[in-house]
Amino acid sequence: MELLEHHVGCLTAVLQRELLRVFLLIAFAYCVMRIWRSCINILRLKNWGNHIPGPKESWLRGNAREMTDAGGLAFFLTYLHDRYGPLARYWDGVGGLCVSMRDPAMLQQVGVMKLEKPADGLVFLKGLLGQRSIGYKTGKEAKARRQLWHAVLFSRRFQQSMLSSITGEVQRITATWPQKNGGKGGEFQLEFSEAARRLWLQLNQINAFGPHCDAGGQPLYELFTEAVQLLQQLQFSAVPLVPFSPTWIKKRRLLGQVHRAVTACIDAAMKARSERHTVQDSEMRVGYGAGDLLTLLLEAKHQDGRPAFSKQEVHDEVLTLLYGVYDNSPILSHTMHHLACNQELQRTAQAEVDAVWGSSAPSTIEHLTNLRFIRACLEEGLRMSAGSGIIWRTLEADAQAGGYAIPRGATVVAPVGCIHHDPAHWPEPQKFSPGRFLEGGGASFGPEAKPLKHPGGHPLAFMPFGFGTRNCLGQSYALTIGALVIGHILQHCTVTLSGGAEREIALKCQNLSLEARDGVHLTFNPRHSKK
Ligand code: HEM
Repeated sequence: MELLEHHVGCLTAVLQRELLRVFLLIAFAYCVMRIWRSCINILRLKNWGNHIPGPKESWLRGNAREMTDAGGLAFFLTYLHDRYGPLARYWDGVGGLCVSMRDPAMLQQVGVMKLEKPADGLVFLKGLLGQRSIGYKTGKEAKARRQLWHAVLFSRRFQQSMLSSITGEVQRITATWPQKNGGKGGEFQLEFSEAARRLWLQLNQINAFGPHCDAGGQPLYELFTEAVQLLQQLQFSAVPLVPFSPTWIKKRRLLGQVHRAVTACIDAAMKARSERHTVQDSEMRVGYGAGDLLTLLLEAKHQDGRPAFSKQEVHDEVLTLLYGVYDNSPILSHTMHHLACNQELQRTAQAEVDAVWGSSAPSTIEHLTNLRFIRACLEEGLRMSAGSGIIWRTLEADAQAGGYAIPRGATVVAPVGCIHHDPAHWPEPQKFSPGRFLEGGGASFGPEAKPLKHPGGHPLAFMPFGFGTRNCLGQSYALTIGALVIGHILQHCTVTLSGGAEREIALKCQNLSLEARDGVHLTFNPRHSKK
């Protein structure tokens, strides 16, 4: 018996050793195969990419130095196209072939409208944005998720709740501007880009969570902004992040705080939902239990009645939403700047608000959608300077564009700023002209004005919100909030450039979007001729 046990013991030990050996061998072979495939892929991209016009690159860092010298990716793309024509390539690190196309027709040739896979642009947000969010999903799953999002964002309940909760908030916040800036009921001056950023983030946080969300006394959007900024710094830092270093600890602490705060908001919303019927109707108009996005996501259902999102998915979606609105407040500040420079256009916008709202605050969603001239001003502001600087897609099959072969796996880049300033689509591109977005060149305003289907004469000539299957889910919502804020300001004030402020906004690249380098300095005069 003992002998048998001894033999079984030996056999087991031998088996374990052999199994471990086989396992290690397979793991080793897998790693070698992965490295081999990556090398082959890099060589293939290098081989194809070198036929496309573009600057010389360094083997390890690609064209990173040129990007830094240009002041950021958006500016680098302008240089690239000025120098190498409408189709040009650059390298993002080792073998990261990026092919930028300034001509919308070329983007169509490679079928960008159907390309779904975003490039790795959001990798630096790993740990902050949840892996289950819409931003990372593709295929059927992404389609179903987008439909749910649309149902939530376009629901009457969300729109009505948004209108009632944020109209009051816009009134409250804008009423504090004169006191903070030396004007007591009269004229006052304001650096508007920072004021607009705070207002935009506050309003979007209310729409996302209702009014009661904070992270231990600090508004969640501030904490989130701090976390994104740290991750950005780390992304461009030359020194790798050392585990347990002070920055590493700071990163962990910040990300932990954000996740805990979001979880706390979700828990509070879930608790409020379960107590819903005990809450008075008047208390439900704003906040949890009303139509904020968080509540609607928690309540969303599949057709068969199953909850559409798990708690973790709601968590991830809410973070994507916070990122979606994080750095696009220039839609407000740049549009206001252009209206301050163009008094005649501002008078048309004021006439529109007076006609659509009269002297009261907007009370129906049509009061916002009917501000067609102001919406055209917001779109023109996005075209000129406030839009995202760049959009990427990964090419899933070999393709041809502009006479060049582009290999599968390459990143197709849409240089949004360059396309928005191409005189072939936008005559006098430096001129602020909202009429470009309306039939008849903007001769009418209000409900009579008709938006053009393809401003710039091509479906891809205007793309501040991206394109195709992955375009921005919040575009209509962003324009609605933009119209509410600009409408409210113009209903009460006439805005001019502050003395000494430049007519041209000097831009700087901030993350993927463009911001005013020296701020937007405006003077606000109360309107006495209001109806
Ligand atoms: C002026 C305001 C905004 C601008 C300029 C903007 C711009 C963009 C752009 C350029 C993209 C990438 C599209 C693409 O790759 O084709 C995007 C995606 C997205 N945006 Fe916005 N956005 C704005 C406001 C918002 C708002 C208010 C929300 C929230 C409701 C939002 C939610 C999203 C989401 C969820 C995505 C990811 C969609 C996906 O990957 O399928 N955005 N946005």
